[in-house]
Amino acid sequence: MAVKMYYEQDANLGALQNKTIAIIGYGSQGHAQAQNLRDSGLNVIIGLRKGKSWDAAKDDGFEVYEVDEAARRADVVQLLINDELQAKVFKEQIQPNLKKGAALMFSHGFNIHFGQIVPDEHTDVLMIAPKSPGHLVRRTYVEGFGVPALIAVEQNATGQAHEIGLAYAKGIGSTRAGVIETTFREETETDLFGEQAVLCGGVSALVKAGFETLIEAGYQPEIAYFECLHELKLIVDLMYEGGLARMRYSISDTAEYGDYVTGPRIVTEETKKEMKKVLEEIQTGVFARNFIVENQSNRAFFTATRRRENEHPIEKVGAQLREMMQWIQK
Ligand SMILES: NC(=O)C1=CN([C@@H]2O[C@H](COP(=O)(O)OP(=O)(O)OC[C@H]3O[C@@H](n4cnc5c(N)ncnc54)[C@H](OP(=O)(O)O)[C@@H]3O)[C@@H](O)[C@H]2O)C=CC1
Ligand SMILES: CC[C@](O)(C(C)=O)C(=O)O
Ligand SMILES: [Mg+2]
Ligand SMILES: [Mg+2]
Repeated sequence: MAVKMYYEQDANLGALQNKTIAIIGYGSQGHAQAQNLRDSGLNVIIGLRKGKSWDAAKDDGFEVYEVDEAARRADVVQLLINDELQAKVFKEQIQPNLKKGAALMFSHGFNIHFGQIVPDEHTDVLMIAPKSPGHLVRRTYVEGFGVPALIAVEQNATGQAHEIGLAYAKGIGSTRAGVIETTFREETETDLFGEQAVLCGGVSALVKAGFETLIEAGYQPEIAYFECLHELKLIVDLMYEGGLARMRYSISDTAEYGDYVTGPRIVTEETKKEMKKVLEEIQTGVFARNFIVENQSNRAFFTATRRRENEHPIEKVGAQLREMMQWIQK
């Protein structure tokens, strides 16, 4: 099936022009989407609890309300709080206050796909999922571009859900880059797989294993940091600009030969077999169940692992080296 893509000319901001959009949460995605929508001329309010994000949203000039009040005032509610907190906040503060025919939006399908949130029949349920960390959603918009996004409609109660989604995507800058049609299921399963197996879990494990191999062999940690972590960005930038071929064109023939002979010895058939298991655990809901239970039991594993990972020698040497890299935005 051919992929369905949408660009600037396919989206009409008018679908949101006389509506109030409540962004719930003002973290990585929340601050970026809210500021982009406002700069696109739309009417945005923020729903939060009192605290760090509340103060930040106020400082940025937004009207900020408790979540229930924001939901009451809104025609469109975009839920951008942590996935593991969304179901409780939705049930207690949003669902009882949502207008009939309002649109409930997400940037990740976890809670709808795994049945943690079940909206009323008269609510539009849709997703605009930027394929980028929040801070780049904002930075690229300000630079006059945008990041690609996915659109999915789970429930089209008003008949307007798709139009609202495209207008929202235009408001955050994503129709400048392209918006791909998908489903909640496809976005949820591929997003979880990508971040676990490749982008976050896979890359972190690869970087650490390379770093540890070099320092255990007696090389200086500073050199190991540059070779296994720092240069990764430079290599990934080339892949981003022109795929694997552009990266291989730019590196030396020595590196390219090493890539071909050594890469498959590191990521082996065994690794791919494990990737398939990881995907199956995502598809069957095993990962989702474990994550939900972990959160219900106060995150013992999560907290201990985060602390241990932060103490890894690569983080210590990296912090010292980055102090000298004035070009890195803090
Ligand atoms: N991070 C990213 O770049 C991406 C995230 N997504 C999705 O976007 C959504 C948001 O993730 P992300 O931006 O990372 O979230 P963050 O962790 O960066 O921010 C969460 C925000 O929610 C607020 N919050 C938490 N609990 C409550 C509550 N009970 N009531 C009101 N506000 C609350 C926090 O405020 P406080 O300061 O008070 O804690 C904070 O502003 C998730 O669905 C995620 O999967 C999708 C694509 C990429
Ligand atoms: C890659 C991690 C991500 O899926 C993202 C930035 O897209 C996330 O959940 O933060
Ligand atoms: Mg993602
Ligand atoms: Mg994700």
